[in-house]
Amino acid sequence: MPRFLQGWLADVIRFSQQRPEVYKTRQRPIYSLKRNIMVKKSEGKNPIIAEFKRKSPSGLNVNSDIIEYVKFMEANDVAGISVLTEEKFFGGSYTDLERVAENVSVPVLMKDFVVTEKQINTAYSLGADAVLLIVRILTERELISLYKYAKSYKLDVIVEVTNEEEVEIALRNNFDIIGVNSRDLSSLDLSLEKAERLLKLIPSDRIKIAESGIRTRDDIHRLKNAGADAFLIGTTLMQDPNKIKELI
Ligand SMILES: O=C(O)c1ccccc1NCC(=O)[C@H](O)[C@H](O)COP(=O)(O)O
Repeated sequence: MPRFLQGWLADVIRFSQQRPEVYKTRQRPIYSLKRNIMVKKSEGKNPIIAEFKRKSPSGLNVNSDIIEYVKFMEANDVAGISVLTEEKFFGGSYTDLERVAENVSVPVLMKDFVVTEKQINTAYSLGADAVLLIVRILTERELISLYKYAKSYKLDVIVEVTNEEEVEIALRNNFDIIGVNSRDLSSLDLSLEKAERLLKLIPSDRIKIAESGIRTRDDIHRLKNAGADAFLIGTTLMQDPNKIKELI
């Protein structure tokens, strides 16, 4: 873990490091998120990854039925489903991941603060098709090692960046899927302008996913013009699932 992390981020990493591994025999084929994004794009749709999260440090607090939500999103042709499995700050669980993977046939992202191989073992065995690695919370050596580890399971890996320096790390390591987060993980400030700036730095041979703060078709349009291939949307869809129909 990088030494400069403080406050809630340091706490979330400590909890993540201590998380027990869950092992089960995987019951599901691997669905490629990367391929599905390209398919939806070629069909002229906005490739959306719909996220299920009950609560968040930025103030979300909703109580929806997880299976109803993910089945509704699948029926509305999303490119994938993201399940927030972090417990303390987001109210998620590995059980949520397992239940979602059992109930949909689209790619499923385990969205968490992944800092150990045990978390990747759990993601794979419970049926996730992709994991997220956050550059901000890992040293470069840890990032490369966890990336290779996840790839050894044939999982897709979204490498998340929030500033220019992190984009540089993602590019020099040739990571193929890069998530650009509009939210600053410490201050929680959202800036689509920053996301547009960072997206433009990433060559078009990478899959670029715009994450956080997306509310309208105009937001998608802006981010798409800056080079985004796909859009990860949580809060807006949790507050009003029907919005998927106008965003897709
Ligand atoms: O959601 C938060 O408040 C949050 C705060 C700090 C670090 C991460 C956070 N969320 C994780 C995510 O990356 C988002 O859940 C995801 O991009 C969707 O964002 P949104 O559509 O804004 O809910």
